Amino acid sequence: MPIASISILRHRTIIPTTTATTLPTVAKLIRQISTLRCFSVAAAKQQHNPTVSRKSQPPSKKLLRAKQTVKDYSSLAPVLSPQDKPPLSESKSVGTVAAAQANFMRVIVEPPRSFDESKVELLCVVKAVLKKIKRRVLVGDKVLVGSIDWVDRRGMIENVYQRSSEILDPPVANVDHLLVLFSMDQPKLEPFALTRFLIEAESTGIPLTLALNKCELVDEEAMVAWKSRLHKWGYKPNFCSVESKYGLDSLAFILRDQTSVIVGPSGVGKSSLINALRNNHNASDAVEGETLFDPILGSKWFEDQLVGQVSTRSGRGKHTTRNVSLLPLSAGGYLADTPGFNQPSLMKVTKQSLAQAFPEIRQMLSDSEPAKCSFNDCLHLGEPGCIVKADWERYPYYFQLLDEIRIREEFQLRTFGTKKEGDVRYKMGDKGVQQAEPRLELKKHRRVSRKSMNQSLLDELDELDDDDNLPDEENDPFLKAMRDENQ
Ligand SMILES: Nc1nc2c(ncn2[C@@H]2O[C@H](COP(=O)(O)OP(=O)(O)OP(=O)(O)O)[C@@H](O)[C@H]2O)c(=O)[nH]1
Ligand SMILES: [Zn+2]
Repeated sequence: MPIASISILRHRTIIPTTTATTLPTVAKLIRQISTLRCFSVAAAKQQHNPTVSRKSQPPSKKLLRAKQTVKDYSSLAPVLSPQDKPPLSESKSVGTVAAAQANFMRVIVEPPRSFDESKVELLCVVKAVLKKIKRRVLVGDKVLVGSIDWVDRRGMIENVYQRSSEILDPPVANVDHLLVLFSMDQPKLEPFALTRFLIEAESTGIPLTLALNKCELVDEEAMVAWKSRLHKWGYKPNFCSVESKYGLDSLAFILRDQTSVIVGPSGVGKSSLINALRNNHNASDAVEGETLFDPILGSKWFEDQLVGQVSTRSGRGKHTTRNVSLLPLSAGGYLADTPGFNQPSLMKVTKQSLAQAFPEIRQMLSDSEPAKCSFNDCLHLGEPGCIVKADWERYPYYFQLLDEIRIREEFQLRTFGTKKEGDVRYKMGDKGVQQAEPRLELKKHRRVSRKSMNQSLLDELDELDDDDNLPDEENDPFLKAMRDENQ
């Protein structure tokens, strides 16, 4: 299963893009990323929130109980395969997680057949058993919802379907497509910045579309010139203008029936485009006035995105602390905005994988006979026998990025002892669901005393122990409220 990652820095840190990238800059970058990732894990741990502590129990008993718990639970909730069609009663349905807020998930589900309605929004909690077996539910996940109260619009996520893909930042599951958006002007289209975004997007392995907004600000000649330039890079740009509505129908057509994430620098018009596509009733398949789903009264998460609110004081985009949401488009499909940022980190791109992220190099390699360089692991630096020649526009960019990645890898190797350290690792979870998790501790700090190791083990078991002794309803304020209401 392809698991991909776009690492997006939520900072406006500008890494020098010349070969003079300095080590302190790389160190700072790595520190920031580690902090961000550690922070998210800390936040996830907090959600666990056991209500009663049972520290007085002897450890051996706890260990036994915890073992049983894990064993029972993994068999209790096997991941659903895409073909699975669990029997659906009136109180069960299948849907897509569209937004996550604290412990609640907003899920858009198919209503029962007796309802003559479009899809319905439900406010859901995640069943405690899924938390226990550490199966994270992400925005974009296809989920089985049970205990549905169709009147109060509530339900409980009982299980998750296997993911086709997963990106880490923003954390979204089942992303089918990336929309890389730049503007022709304001801010001006800059080839190296565009290359960085394209490389980051290419490195996920998820198909991408390149769109160039604000095309009403430039003349025909500039568009023709960029079109032919990008064609040589291996891309077919979609010119558009939210202002004049040019090109919006074809974008709506490309985006329909898939889940896309929009990426691009601050100010290019991502939020404006999302709003336009969501309200674009001229789009081929959209019906005038059609509701996309039946929202819960007072729900605000799917409302129009804020436009153009970049703080002049801090220079930061307005999305720095916002939760990711999948916004339904009027012509079908979902689109997730990403926080305003200017500099993809390229943290997941390695020296070896960089070449594959350039369509020009992919083309040269596939044209060759046999379909590879004369050297194994060739970095295509112009050695005799290397089939990657220097006669293409972005070759200097390839060099420049390779150098940046080399410096980062060497730094990581020196500091942490391994290239991947401080990064993200993938764990094969229950029934083949791969889960990404940040490495919390760096190797050199890993030697913890036996005493503290035992303590942390006990703390973990305590967590299991605690909610093990409590029925799910007791743990969930939401379910408690549901139960109280029914009494
Ligand atoms: N001239 C022109 N301006 C546009 C167009 N589309 C968006 N804008 C303007 O560009 C500015 C930035 O738009 P946003 O939609 O906030 O850009 P963004 O990419 O979401 O920015 P961040 O959230 O910071 O990442 C706003 O003032 C928009 O009105 C367009 O097609 N033409
Ligand atoms: Zn080569």
